[in-house]
Amino acid sequence: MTEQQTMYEAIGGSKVLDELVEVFYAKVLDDPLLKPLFENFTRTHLEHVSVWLAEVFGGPAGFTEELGGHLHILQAHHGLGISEEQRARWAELMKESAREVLPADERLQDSFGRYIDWGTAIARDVSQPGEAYPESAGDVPRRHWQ
Ligand code: HEM
Repeated sequence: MTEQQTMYEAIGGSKVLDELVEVFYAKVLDDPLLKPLFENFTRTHLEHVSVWLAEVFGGPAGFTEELGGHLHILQAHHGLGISEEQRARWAELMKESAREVLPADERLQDSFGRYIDWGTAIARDVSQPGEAYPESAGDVPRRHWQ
């Protein structure tokens, strides 16, 4: 694993991310704390999370080009009322899934985990009652080994 390589490449690309979200959502839908949030869950949602992660980690820009970009993901979480406990559980299950599915490279796992901590806090914040509906956003954030 080199500095030049994107995290997307180090992860093994979209097929590995598809597998990651499969493993992750099986855990989410089996979790009493998270299940109520995902009442209207669809498989489309699952595919979108994989496309999002691919773009964030330096792969194809599918979320920007086809799925509404950064603004859409903010809007998707608006009004969900995600509690800190639910955020932390989501992050814990995602990191657990990463340990099961992604390469067992410490630096990759750490960088991935830091993104998850950061991203879940944004999802929680935008979901709070009283938050204005997002009307604009910057580009999809790109993460590179941090
Ligand atoms: C890094 C953090 C996160 C990422 C990358 C992420 C990604 C996504 C994506 C891509 C969508 C689908 C948007 C669409 O195309 O419609 C979505 C929807 C959703 N997210 Fe997140 N999310 C994150 C954090 C969270 C957290 C912490 C929670 C709750 C604990 C959460 C709950 C939901 C729910 C309930 C939906 C709607 C699902 C449905 O009914 O289909 N997300 N998220």
